[in-house]
Amino acid sequence: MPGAVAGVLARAGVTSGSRLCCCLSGGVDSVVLLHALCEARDGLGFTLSAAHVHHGLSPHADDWLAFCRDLCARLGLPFLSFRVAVRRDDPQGLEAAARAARHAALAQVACDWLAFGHHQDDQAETLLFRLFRGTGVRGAAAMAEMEPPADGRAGRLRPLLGLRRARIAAWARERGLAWIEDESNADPRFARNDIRHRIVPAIEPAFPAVVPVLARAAGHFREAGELLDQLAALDEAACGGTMLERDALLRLDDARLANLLRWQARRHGAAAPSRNRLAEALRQLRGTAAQHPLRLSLGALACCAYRGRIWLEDAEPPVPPAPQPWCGEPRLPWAGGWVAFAPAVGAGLSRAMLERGAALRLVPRASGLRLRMAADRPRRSFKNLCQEAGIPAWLRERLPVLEVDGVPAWAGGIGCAAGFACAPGEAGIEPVWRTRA
Ligand SMILES: Nc1ncnc2c1ncn2[C@@H]1O[C@H](COP(=O)(O)OP(=O)(O)OP(=O)(O)O)[C@@H](O)[C@H]1O
Repeated sequence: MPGAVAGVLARAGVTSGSRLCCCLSGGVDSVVLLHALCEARDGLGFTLSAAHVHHGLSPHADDWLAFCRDLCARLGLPFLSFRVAVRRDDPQGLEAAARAARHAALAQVACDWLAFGHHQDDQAETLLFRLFRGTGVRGAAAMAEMEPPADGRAGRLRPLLGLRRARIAAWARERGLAWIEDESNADPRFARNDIRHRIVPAIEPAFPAVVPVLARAAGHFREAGELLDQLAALDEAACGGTMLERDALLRLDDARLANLLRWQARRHGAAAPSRNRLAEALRQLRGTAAQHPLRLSLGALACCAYRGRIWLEDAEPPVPPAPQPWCGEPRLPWAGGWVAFAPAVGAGLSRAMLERGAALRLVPRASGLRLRMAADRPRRSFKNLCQEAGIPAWLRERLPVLEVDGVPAWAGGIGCAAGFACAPGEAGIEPVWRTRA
């Protein structure tokens, strides 16, 4: 057991400087994990602590916390505990709500790796559970043995994932270890328990290796998912990056296009959009004329199409940003996107006019904004200019305006005001507005 655990730690690159925290429920799996980690620590020299989450759901929750604290005191390990509040009527279900609260609490531990006691039977049960609920390839990958640290978040290790539940329990008995039994593990109202106690045992007589076979299948799904991610990254690059070029994107077939949008959604930190919503979005993207702007709901995200680009953004449109001075930076962030200022000749804003200004700043458009686009033409209203330029209502609130000493000189998607426009051959600055970073 400690050998298998040490192997996983070595593969993850755990060294003497690493800080590990064992997520300790007090059940047999995490108690075994804790002991195996103690032994591995003697060899590898990493720092080890343990953390327990008190959900307040079981009448025994205080005893479990006390058990975990005592165990760590006996092993001489630093111990952390968290009390979380879980609503019994949570719409996502009690089990899922407890899990979400637990993971949020454990995420607060200052460490490099959180170690969990999941084993091979958990893996098989997770895969079946997800398949029964119609999961896709990514969900069918179930749990990874290692999820590296990312974005300041601790990594996750599951050092027992290759081992059967019975072997772990046997090891605990041989060592004379004590652990607690969570009565909810026997409650058939939880779908996972039903899979564990009724469904897997019913399959085993016909397929004795069902558990390791399912765990292996999860590994195949994981590989397939990784390949799909690689394909999405290649497709994104071929379509010009995050803001996808419409023509190139729509040349992809539906499955590949949906794969790319799902991948972008995950990278955006959102849940993958549902199959139906994606299918509807693709239908509209393909069925709408290229110049027609679109903003389609994909749940937490919106899929936007405008001027030859297609991109995902938060469904809640960005609030108009506060004015910000422009002091010659090549690019300023703006409402989830940016405004870049590129040197030009005979195009964009006159550099000389800009240099004459004392205060240059990017501002959201003010109500009543009017611009004179040509010297011999009257000033025109913002609404009028937006209509003419085909700027949809959902983009207008975040449209950037460059002001020179309080006078609008340029408006994103519309162009330069006549008094600031560059003459032929003159040095200029061409602002470019991108709606997404
Ligand atoms: N109350 C808890 N406090 C700390 N760690 C816990 C607690 N409950 C579970 N864990 C950790 O999570 C592992 C898996 O526990 P369990 O199988 O009960 O959870 P799960 O809901 O199936 O998994 P997951 O939380 O990863 O979705 C345990 O071995 C342990 O490492």
